[in-house]
Amino acid sequence: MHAFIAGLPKAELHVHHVGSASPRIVSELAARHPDSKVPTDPEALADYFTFTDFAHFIQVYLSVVDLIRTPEDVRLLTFEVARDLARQQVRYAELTITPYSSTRRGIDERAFMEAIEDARKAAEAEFGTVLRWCFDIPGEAGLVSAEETVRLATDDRLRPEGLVSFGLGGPEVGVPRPQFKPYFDQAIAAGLHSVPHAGETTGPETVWDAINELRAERIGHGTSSAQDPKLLAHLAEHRIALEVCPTSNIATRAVRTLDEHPIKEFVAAGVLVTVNSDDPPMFGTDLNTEYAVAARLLDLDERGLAVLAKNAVEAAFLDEPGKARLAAEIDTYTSAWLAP
Ligand SMILES: O=C(O)c1cccc(C(=O)CC[C@H]2O[C@@H](n3cnc4c(=O)[nH]cnc43)[C@H](O)[C@@H]2O)c1
Ligand SMILES: [Zn+2]
Repeated sequence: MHAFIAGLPKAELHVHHVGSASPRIVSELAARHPDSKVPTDPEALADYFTFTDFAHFIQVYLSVVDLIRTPEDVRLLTFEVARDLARQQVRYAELTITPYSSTRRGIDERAFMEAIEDARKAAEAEFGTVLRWCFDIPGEAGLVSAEETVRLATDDRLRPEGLVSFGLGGPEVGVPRPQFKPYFDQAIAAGLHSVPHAGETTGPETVWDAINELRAERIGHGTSSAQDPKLLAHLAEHRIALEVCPTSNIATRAVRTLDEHPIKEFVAAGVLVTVNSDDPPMFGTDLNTEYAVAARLLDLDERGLAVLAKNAVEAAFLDEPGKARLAAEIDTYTSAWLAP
């Protein structure tokens, strides 16, 4: 099963830019900025990436954000993340980027956009992996961060070609979703898809807010949706996909154990479930591992895993010919694997 997953062509829809910095990338960035408190030795880093709760996770996350100080750091991170995705046969990835965190730390906004775009094009040429961006508001940083994020996402002189969606991340407790409605309205009017995190660390009412106020087309996590049968039915009926990240939910203590993860309930309710890695090195995982976890929790064989991979293609903000090509590649791979 592991070998099947390793070779399976995949799409990753919920993975954070900075949260994808592997020990290899962290070491390279830390060597450039030796005053950083982020450890570079992989064992110490694994310890550093052990979280007591969600707030602790965000604190550590921001210390890694502090390692990215120049456009060249941004380019290196983006290109190397693409390399790590390509090694897992990820053909298409929507990377969640928080431009506000970088521009407020002094990186020039135009140089930031050029760095991610340059890395995107180079990665597609070298690895064949197609990258697209989701710009997210770090909600806890307040409405100023929302204002700035939507400006960076919609100003024609800045907006990068690879940008497809608009998100909302960070802690949910004390950060009500409805206050971000005007910014999502503006992003949607500019042609971006709405993909807020919701129901990761708060209840199903946050997911309803994401749908009703922010017009979410997919939900980041949505874990607590399982507590509300009407919500599950709504998600299923409207094909609003959940971006499920099982290991992340354990690492941030949003869910107690993998066996208690509600992914099975989502599938039983007919919700379009996609499996994703969120902040893979920080959670000691990668997309292949998340597929293996899902296979165990959902009791999937190879055909079931191929369906999961095709769910991500269906939910992706990729054009129809691109979707058809990737879905066909998944089918061809699976048939060849199962052929006698
Ligand atoms: O950049 C700042 O200065 C800043 C100030 C206050 C608050 C924040 C944040 O809350 C940043 C949060 C950061 O976390 C990212 N992220 C990564 N994984 C997850 C997740 O599973 N759930 C929610 N957020 C996540 C998110 O993209 C933000 O960039 C920043
Ligand atoms: Zn996330």
